[in-house]
Amino acid sequence: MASTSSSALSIGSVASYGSQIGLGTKAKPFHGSCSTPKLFMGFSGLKGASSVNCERNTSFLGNGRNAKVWESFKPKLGRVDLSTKSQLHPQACFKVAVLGAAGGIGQPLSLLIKMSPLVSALHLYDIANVKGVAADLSHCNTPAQVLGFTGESELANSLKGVDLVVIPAGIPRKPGMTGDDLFNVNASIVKSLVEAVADNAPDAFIHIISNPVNSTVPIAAEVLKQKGVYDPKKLFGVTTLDVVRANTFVAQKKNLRLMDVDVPVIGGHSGITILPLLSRTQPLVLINNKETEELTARIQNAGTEVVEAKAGAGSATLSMAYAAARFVESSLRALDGDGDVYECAYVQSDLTEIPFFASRVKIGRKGVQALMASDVLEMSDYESEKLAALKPELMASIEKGVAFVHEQTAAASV
Ligand SMILES: NC(=O)C1=CN([C@@H]2O[C@H](COP(=O)(O)OP(=O)(O)OC[C@H]3O[C@@H](n4cnc5c(N)ncnc54)[C@H](O)[C@@H]3O)[C@@H](O)[C@H]2O)C=CC1
Ligand SMILES: O=C([O-])CC(=O)C(=O)O
Repeated sequence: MASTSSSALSIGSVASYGSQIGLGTKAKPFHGSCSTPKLFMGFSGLKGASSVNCERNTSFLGNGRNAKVWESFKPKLGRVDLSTKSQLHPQACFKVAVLGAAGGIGQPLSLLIKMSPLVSALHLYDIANVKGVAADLSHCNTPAQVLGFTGESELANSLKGVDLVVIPAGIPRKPGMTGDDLFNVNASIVKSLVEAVADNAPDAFIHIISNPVNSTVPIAAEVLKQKGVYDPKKLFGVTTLDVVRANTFVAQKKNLRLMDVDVPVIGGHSGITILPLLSRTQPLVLINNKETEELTARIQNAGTEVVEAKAGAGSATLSMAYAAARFVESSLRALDGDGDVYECAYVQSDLTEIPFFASRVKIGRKGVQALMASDVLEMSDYESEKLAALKPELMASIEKGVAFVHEQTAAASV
């Protein structure tokens, strides 16, 4: 889905984020706005070093986004001239850390974040090979100052003062593996990295990319709870790639302009837990039953499509970096005070009985502001059936993640 203005989406009912929000939160006073103009959306970092030309083609969403979305910004713009050379000067002021920055996702993701005019400092952490990546990236003439941190002894420093932490650390799939096959290795990696985030950047937004996301996000939540700093509003499983894929595949199938298409994707991030809400595609388009089944299957298997095409060389990295960078940019805009930021993400949720669930969320300065209840209330019969079918698997993945942390804690105390 588009990270976009509420006025341009038929969001439907918006659930408030539930009474559990804020437990244990150490509120950090917001340090002021980057003065980013509200219309400034996303990926214009190439222009960021000097000035940002407020053209339509500056977004992650492509050349211009939905015309209706763009129109919806106009009232906010006042006298700003959209059509010509409005030179705006967003001031880079956010610090971002990427943990696993030397990897297949980490490197292109770091490049895309380096291109953001909202980022003043980019901290790259990995257990190996990161100094070269940092040296290389640091030569790009965009505002973010790049620093590399290698190995556990430098992890704490990589996290000091950061506003947002992205975690793509961990092993990827090879053909024949399921996401769950990654659990044994990646669960420990995510646990140890989130412990460090809890100790050194307890107020930061945390974006978890490492698979299996359905389990690694609950693992992160348990770790943060144990550390007494869990704020469910600030912990996100990154499911943006499912939305990016759904938008691409639907646009191709229905011969629509890519920039116009917006498909919410809910549930979780693996196999049948990925549920694209094709009936809620924007713009309104008739997708028949056969097309719905084919598109749903392709979106659910898209990760495997890439794993098989790469034939042992890993899983999606470039599209993932693109998707994660979009989610980072949306989050930074929200941190900067943009009141119209919506993305799909896998978060603590009360929309269903499943405690972690991906849906559209409104993101604000303090994290998740609201969950889009319409995503589970206004579904087609096909989608309702698929939702019922995914719940047991998603619940089992969550319970596995929670149990892992508890077992580790018990083992450590023996
Ligand atoms: N959420 C999503 O939509 C997607 C998630 N993924 C997942 O992202 C993860 C990373 O994938 P790739 O970048 O392709 O793998 P990769 O193997 O290319 O890179 C992983 C990086 O993590 C680093 N690393 C390992 N342990 C670490 C630790 N303890 N601390 C810091 N860094 C550590 C490695 O040194 C390596 O540089 C995988 O788990 C993969 O399944 C992949 C695609 C989509
Ligand atoms: O499927 C995988 O292993 C990687 C992934 O999460 C994706 O591509 O969506």
